[in-house]
Amino acid sequence: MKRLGTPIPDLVLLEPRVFEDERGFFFESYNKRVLADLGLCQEFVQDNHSRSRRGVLRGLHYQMPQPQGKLVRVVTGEIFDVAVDLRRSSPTFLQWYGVKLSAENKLQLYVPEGFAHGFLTLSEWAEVLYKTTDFYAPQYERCIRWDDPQLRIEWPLDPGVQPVVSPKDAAGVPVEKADLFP
Ligand SMILES: Cc1cn([C@H]2C[C@H](O)[C@@H](COP(=O)(O)OP(=O)(O)O[C@H]3O[C@H](C)C(=O)[C@H](O)[C@H]3O)O2)c(=O)[nH]c1=O
Repeated sequence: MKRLGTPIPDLVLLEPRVFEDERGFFFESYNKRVLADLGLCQEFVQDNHSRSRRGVLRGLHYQMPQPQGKLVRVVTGEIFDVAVDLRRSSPTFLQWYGVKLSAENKLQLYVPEGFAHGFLTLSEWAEVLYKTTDFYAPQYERCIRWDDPQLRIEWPLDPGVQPVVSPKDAAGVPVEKADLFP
C-alpha cells in the first residue's frame, strides 16, 4: 500500500499493491499493520456498503458529536469522492478535495474525523465500501448542501444536470450555518 499526498495533509489517498495473474487479481484491501506503518492508526468499528446509480450524489455528511473517520473504496463502477475540512483551527479550513475512486483504480481515501464526506456516482452503478472509526448515530448526523455557494465544489456534472439526492440531502444547510469543529 502506498500513501499518496493530497492538498489537505490529513486527508490520505492510498494505492494498494495489486497482484495480477492469469486468474485475475488479489490485493489486501485493509491491513491494520500496513496502515499503522503509513501513519493511519485508527480503529475501525463499522463497515458500510452502498450502491448508487449514475447521477446519485450522497452527502455532504458528518456526525457531530461522535464524528466518524472513513476509509472509502469502490468495488463496482466509479465515483467522484469529496471531503471538506470543517475544522476551524485547520490551515485548510473549508478547503475541499475530490478524487475519482473506482473498481479499476482501486484507490482508497481516508477521510478524517472533522471532515464532511460525499460522492457523485459517475458509472451506471457504483458500490462503495467504507470503514468508519465510530458508530452510526443518526441523532448526530449533519448535512451540508452539496452545492454550497461558499465551498464551490466542482462536481463533474454535465451542464444543467442536477444530481439525484435524498430528501435529507436536499435539505442540507449552507456551510455558513452549519455546526463546525473547533
Ligand atoms: C449511514 C448509515 C445509514 N443507515 C441507514 C439509515 C437509512 O435508513 C439508510 C440510508 O441512510 P442514508 O440515506 O443516510 O445513507 P447515505 O446517504 O449513503 O449516507 C452516507 O453517505 C455519505 C457518503 C457518508 O459519508 C455517510 O457515511 C453516510 O451519511 O441506511 C444505517 O443503518 N447505518 C449507517 O451507518
